[in-house]
Amino acid sequence: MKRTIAGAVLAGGQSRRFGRPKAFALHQGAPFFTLSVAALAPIVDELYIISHPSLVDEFRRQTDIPVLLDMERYRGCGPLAGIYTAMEWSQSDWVFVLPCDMPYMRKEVTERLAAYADSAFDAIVPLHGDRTEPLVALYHQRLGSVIAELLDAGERRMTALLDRVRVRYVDTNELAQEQKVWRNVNTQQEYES
Ligand SMILES: Nc1nc2c(ncn2[C@@H]2O[C@H](COP(=O)(O)OP(=O)(O)OP(=O)(O)O)[C@@H](O)[C@H]2O)c(=O)[nH]1
Ligand SMILES: [Mg+2]
Repeated sequence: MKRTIAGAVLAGGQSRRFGRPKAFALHQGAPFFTLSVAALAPIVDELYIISHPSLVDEFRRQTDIPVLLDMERYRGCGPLAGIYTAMEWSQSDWVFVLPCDMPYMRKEVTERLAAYADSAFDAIVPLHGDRTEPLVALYHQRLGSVIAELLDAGERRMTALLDRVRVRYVDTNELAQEQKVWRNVNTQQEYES
């Protein structure tokens, strides 16, 4: 049976370092979140934006893609909370997450990563050298309960999840020629450069 994938664009952060909501910052005229959407939409079976109540009205003005809110219990708890929300909502086998602040990410890269989805693993995660990219990754639906346990214990680090589950690491050289696709924007200075 063919595996199914839910795409989840994580956009529920506070953009504290950036100073205004990153999801709506423009890159060559396109809002950041639309670039993540474009990199995921062609390769997934369903797609959601996972955000925060303060951003919902602006998303609804800018897109028809469904916007899910992190459940109150885990609101503000970071990307793990967003992944959990997508798992709660969707029936798909996998959740493929992307952050809303990687304007160079492309469909060719997500497509290659998705090809590694193998249910003998719980997570499919890019690796360059000793650095992982846990926010450009696939997580199996079965991890919902593990993530809830971590969040209930006050644990927010993606690495805490990766340490506990079976991860298939994929060398980024297998995924993209240019390292630029992994660039993410946290500050105004990074945005301007
Ligand atoms: N759904 C959801 N997404 C989140 C949450 N926290 C962060 N994210 C998203 O995860 C991605 C990476 O987070 P960061 O780069 O730290 O972004 P941020 O938290 O908005 O920015 P800072 O406030 O400067 O840390 C971004 O796409 C965020 O929107 C959360 O609690 N829920
Ligand atoms: Mg943050």
